[in-house]
Amino acid sequence: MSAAIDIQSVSKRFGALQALDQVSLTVQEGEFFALLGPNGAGKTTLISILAGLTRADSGTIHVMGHDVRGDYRAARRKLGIVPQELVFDPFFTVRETLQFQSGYFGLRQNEAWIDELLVNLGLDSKANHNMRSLSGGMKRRVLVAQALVHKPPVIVLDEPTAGVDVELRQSLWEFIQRLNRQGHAIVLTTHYLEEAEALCSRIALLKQGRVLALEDKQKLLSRAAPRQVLLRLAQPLPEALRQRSLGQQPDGYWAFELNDVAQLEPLLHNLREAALTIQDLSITQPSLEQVFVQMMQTQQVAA
Ligand SMILES: Nc1ncnc2c1ncn2[C@@H]1O[C@H](COP(=O)(O)OP(=O)(O)OP(=O)(O)O)[C@@H](O)[C@H]1O
Repeated sequence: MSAAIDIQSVSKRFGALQALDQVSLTVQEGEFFALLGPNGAGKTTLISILAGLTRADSGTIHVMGHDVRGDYRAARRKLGIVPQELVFDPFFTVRETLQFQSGYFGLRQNEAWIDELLVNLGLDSKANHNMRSLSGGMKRRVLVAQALVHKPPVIVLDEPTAGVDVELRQSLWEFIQRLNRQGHAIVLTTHYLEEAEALCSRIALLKQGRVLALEDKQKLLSRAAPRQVLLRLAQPLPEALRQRSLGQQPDGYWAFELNDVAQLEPLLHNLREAALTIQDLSITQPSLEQVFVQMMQTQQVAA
């Protein structure tokens, strides 16, 4: 079985700037993958090379086994890309835009799927409106529909929810998740890390054109920061337990590190021995945002 996307040792330089430096990563068929990194990390450059819009200086990219340079047309047919920038022809209606895009892929009888896209993306009432009359959020919906007209097995979304309202985000993610369940591989770049955390199963972190981490989401979350137990107590915490604590939060809760769930029982035992009453308890997971910030600061490069 060929990978959905296979990126091997891709480098790209713009003048003195090394935008991508030996980037390698593989996205499997049906996977929901996040490509994350701060501004200027190289995400859009990598997507442009994937789409055949920019040439890599070295390295190779295959989409469903097709080389994006040597076998461009076949690779492009397998790929649906939602670009970051809103580029469209202002004189076409929404439906015409989608019909035109279908024609580009040689699809003539595509009305049923176009209708389905219009309904699922909340565009049906705008089908006959000119593109120039749409709001920014509506234009972004059309970009998503445009990327999907040829039912590509691999879908790449470059910051699809930048500047769009909560309603579109939710309906967009429901639709994309449905496509993912049907077997489409999804690659998402976003600065909304909670979205990546909720949706993706594997994550690549890019910084200055290099892959800092490429890992299963859960592994990445647990590797970078341990969980914490937060306790609100009816009595003051005795000195011996204070020393084991990570400290008291502004809301009065005491925080304890929890590297392993087996550490919980001894902690509760010590609290009982000290005759302390627990008023409230919660266990916090490190968020992807905390992990992201931590990794960006430490600059580790994945092996
Ligand atoms: N055509 C170009 N000419 C010169 N420099 C470029 C060009 N395209 C991108 N760059 C530079 O390459 C680097 C990577 O840019 P890229 O847009 O790929 O980053 P990004 O990770 O997508 O950032 P963002 O999150 O801001 O979208 C940046 O420093 C950018 O200024």
